[in-house]
Amino acid sequence: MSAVAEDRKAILQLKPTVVRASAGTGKTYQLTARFLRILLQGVPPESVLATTFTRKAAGEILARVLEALAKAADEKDPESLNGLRAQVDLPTLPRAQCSRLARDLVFDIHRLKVSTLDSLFSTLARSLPFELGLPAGWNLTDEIEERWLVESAVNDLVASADLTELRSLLAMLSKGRVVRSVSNEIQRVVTDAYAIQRRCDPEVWSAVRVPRMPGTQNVESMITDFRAADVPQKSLVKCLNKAADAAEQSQWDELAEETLLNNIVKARRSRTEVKFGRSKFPDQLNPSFDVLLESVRSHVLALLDAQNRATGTLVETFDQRIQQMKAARRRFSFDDVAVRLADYFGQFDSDRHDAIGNDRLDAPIDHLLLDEFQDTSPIQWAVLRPFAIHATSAESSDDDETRTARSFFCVGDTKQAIYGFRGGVAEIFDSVTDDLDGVRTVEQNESYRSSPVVLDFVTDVFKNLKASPPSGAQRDWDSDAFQADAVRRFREAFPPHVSAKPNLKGHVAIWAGDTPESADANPKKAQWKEACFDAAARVVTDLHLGSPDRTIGVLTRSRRAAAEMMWRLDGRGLTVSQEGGHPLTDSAAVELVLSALMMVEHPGDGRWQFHLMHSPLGDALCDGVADDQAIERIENRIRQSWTDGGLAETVFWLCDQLLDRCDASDALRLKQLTQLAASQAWVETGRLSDFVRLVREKGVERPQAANVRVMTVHASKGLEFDAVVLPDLDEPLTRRQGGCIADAPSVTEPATGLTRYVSKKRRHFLSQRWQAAFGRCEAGDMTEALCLLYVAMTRARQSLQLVVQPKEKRKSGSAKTAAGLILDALELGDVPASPEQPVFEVGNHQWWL
Ligand SMILES: Nc1ncnc2c1ncn2[C@@H]1O[C@H](COP(=O)(O)OP(=O)(O)OP(=O)(O)O)[C@@H](O)[C@H]1O
Repeated sequence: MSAVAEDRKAILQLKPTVVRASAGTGKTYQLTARFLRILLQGVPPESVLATTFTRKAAGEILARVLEALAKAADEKDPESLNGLRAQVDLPTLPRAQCSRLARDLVFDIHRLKVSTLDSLFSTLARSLPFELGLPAGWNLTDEIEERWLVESAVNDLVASADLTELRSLLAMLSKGRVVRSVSNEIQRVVTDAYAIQRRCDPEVWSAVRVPRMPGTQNVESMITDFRAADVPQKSLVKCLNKAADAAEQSQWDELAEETLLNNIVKARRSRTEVKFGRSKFPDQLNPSFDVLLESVRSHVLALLDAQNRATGTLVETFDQRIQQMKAARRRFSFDDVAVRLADYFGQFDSDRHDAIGNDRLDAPIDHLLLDEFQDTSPIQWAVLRPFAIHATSAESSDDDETRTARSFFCVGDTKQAIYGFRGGVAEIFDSVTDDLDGVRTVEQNESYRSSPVVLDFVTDVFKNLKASPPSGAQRDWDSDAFQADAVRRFREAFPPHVSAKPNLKGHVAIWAGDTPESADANPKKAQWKEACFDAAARVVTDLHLGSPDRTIGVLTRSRRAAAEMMWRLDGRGLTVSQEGGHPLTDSAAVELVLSALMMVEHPGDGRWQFHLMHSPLGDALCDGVADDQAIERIENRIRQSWTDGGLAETVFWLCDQLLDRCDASDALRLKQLTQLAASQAWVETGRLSDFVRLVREKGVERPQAANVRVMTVHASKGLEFDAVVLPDLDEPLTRRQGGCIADAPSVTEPATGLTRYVSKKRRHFLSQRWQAAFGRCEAGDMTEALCLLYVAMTRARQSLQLVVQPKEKRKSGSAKTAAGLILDALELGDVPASPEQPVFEVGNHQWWL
């Protein structure tokens, strides 16, 4: 038996297994197979739990399970029964067993536990309300309500704080910078730091050590030395005098980013000769320079320490405030619930873990199946771990082919870890096999999705990634070196991908956008981007015209780029479905309803009145009598409806006035508006303008069957398309410029130190511990950027079309964009503008024939 077949057999024999598999190799397929196999062995469905991250993915698993059984039960479809037998490796599986199970499941669908982590956690929390300190009748907030609660808590904090105290706190937070809006600044700091600080000791913010300031005498003699220095270069004399002046007035912060200081520090660290310009820096000045460096270091770190402590205090105060607010409203976020669960489970030894979670569910979870495990956060793992321990404990370790007692299965791909911003830590995947007993790891790199041409190209790019600086020139304080290391590690760990479909045709092409027409000689960044979007729209149109029945995924890094592409494709007359959700205000009819609501909220504001009264809704509401009192009558009617029937009823009534006056597209958005009003009961407590704001912010998908689909790469996770077009590869790979950096003993443990971001120019003042923490963080950003590129490229079954900006004589090896990485890997130095012809091409461009 081949190794792959053996692995598959082990999976179906329900041995505790971790599957680490590349894109398209059938992780979801195998998870479904295992789920079916467990059920077909007669295990009660309520003791099997499959979890994943999105409702879409959970729905997909559930649909695949039910569909496989229903098809196998159909006497007219012998192929499906054979397919299921092969999938679950039960060659004599009787049809009657499939129909019995299908029928039982359909009648008792609630017994099937296929759930998102969020909904699992909410079920668990509902069964442990006292233990978690949750008030009776509590409910979950959504993303937008959460944002509003943060805003209210910050405003409340600002309103009730002692202003002098708050100002001095802010002065520390912003290092003396003038802050335009106190609330905005606090909100920014809190958003950066809250999630990361939640499970830490408050002391974490005092982990930056501040060295002592050199004594006054030393500083004075350094100043004298600099002034009296006998050096030939005039520019150095000027520079030393400037440093002496700044030191005399204790303007250390101004010296912190001085090139002289930076160059000397860098040269010392890399043990090269310290230079000023082209000449050697005079040795006799070194002792004085040490005093200068120590003075600036002490000042910079003292400021950072104060900023960190102020952040800690602010976040703690904010935490108290928002938790009080949430307790009063009895509304909590998924994060609040997950943190409480993790803290609760964390109190028990692993021996007792077995019992805690399972005690409170309607049936113990004996079979655990975890999907997309690379995106799990430490808090989520802390909650899942007791279940994993139960599922892998004693009863599952016997080597019995017919085991049914307990089982553990976990699938993922660390190359697809793209949810770091949501707390996902791919390294947890690596630690599972050490953490749990008797778990075997299976690796798979044979794709059932993509053609050999696509997979060879993907392998070519990732196996030839160039990293700069090269490993020999590693400089441990330099963030570029950490990022280069991340690129090297990705390249070295990247397994060559093979296709299970050797005869499937494929095509890969790289297109260069046009050189933008510009009044000045150097077109702006935005113009280069637009030229790429135009080229991508052309590529999509040609593909669609050539193969109208094939699916095309246009995948972008940002929602904004998705909207740009959508607009261009619409303009070319293509039917396109945009996924990921856009606010309902893309419909003029919805805007009218919002104006009607705003008119009641702000009776004196003529804008809303004008908009409404020059529209079909105004006509409908004034019953054809547009006299001077019409506005007042309409306002009264809306207000009355709101007072008597509430928001949902008012919105429904307003929408109803418009329905037969608009087209199908607006009618759909109006219907979605009434659903939103009915589902968001919490806005009832506020003002009409709160609901209007919700409508303007909340993304609502516009479902539309179309073969061309535009979405972000994040939204495309788990999906596949015949052709994939990538239009924004020239965006920077990483762009961290702020936030908080954590130092933790391991990926699963809470941080032992936290600090605010320090710019690259000042980073050398930090201790090695903190430089390494910053480096790890930036390396993580780079790995995630590579994962994003990998996910995007591997959605393609047959055709992959990449659009890049043209550039002559690209410098190889220091790419900061995905386009640069790809072109470097393929050793394409010159990329001339060539809108009609690809600059690189492999495979058959008529792959669909
Ligand atoms: N053993 C198999 N035999 C036949 N087809 C398979 C097999 N495994 C997977 N497939 C098919 O290959 C495609 C990719 O499978 P699946 O979506 O399960 O991959 P995945 O590993 O979850 O992908 P990704 O990690 O990219 O989300 C699907 O169309 C699936 O039906």
